[in-house]
Amino acid sequence: MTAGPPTDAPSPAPPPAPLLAVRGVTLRFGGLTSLNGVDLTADGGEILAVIGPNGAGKTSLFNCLTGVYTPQEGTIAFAPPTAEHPVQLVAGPARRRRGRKPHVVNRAGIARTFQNIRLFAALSAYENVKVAAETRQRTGPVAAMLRLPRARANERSSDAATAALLDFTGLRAVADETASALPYGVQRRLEIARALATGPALLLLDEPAAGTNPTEKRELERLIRRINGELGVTVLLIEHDMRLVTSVADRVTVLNFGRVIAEGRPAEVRRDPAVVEAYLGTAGPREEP
Ligand SMILES: Nc1ncnc2c1ncn2[C@@H]1O[C@H](COP(=O)(O)OP(=O)(O)OP(=O)(O)O)[C@@H](O)[C@H]1O
Repeated sequence: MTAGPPTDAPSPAPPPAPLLAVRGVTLRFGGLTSLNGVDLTADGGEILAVIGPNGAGKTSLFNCLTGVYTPQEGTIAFAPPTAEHPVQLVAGPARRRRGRKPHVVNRAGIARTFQNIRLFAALSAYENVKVAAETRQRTGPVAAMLRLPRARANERSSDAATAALLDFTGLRAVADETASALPYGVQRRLEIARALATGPALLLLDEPAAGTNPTEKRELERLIRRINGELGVTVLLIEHDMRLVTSVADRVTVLNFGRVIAEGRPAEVRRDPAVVEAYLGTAGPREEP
């Protein structure tokens, strides 16, 4: 007879669920497979980068994470520290697949920025951030119209959050400027401030350095580190600029033709023969000034 574990010994606690667990995600558009069995794990507190040549499936992956697309296969689970159980963002058998809507994903704690900036062009920087901060409030429209005490308190709290985020992202001086009038790199930072205003545990940045100049890139690097270090937000970024990726990312996942072809620390990934091969005929993973 084999002895079982002593009954009075506490059973070891199960390892904590990763913040984000993407398993076997496949996304097809008709005959085109944009993502093919993609696995990706993000632990709380990490900065992860997703790189790959054009058309590799990077933005498709973000769109699956944020409820824009529901992949035909695979699961996506998100376990923010505040949730008792992981939130199944995508789950269910093939014929009854369920994907959460973008606003539900955002409420669960995932915020994103876009490859092509999508600010409210006619609103000021302040208003852009405040609109996002207000999505965290739970007051209904009637309470807001009647200016009930709860609605007034929420308004004050949104104003305070907006001011704090504009300070954090170095945008206080341009708070009253119209978003469309701001320089490109400043607009990119404003998009990040707006995403942070929704209070995410996971921030997805889609090519945050695209179109920025070297000074703006350095500021962006610092900002990403502070978002991670000071706010405790896990960051997943798509980026072509390998200098920025190497400087900020703890780990890198490389996609090519919708498949994960390499995963590891930035320096290891750059030397990986599959990665070098994937970038053959292109300028390679770019390193910009
Ligand atoms: N809505 C869609 N309908 C049809 N095909 C799509 C759609 N979205 C993406 N694709 C295709 O899926 C593939 C992956 O595209 P995706 O935009 O995810 O790549 P990417 O790695 O983000 O590229 P880039 O670096 O150029 O932004 C491409 O072949 C693209 O044409």
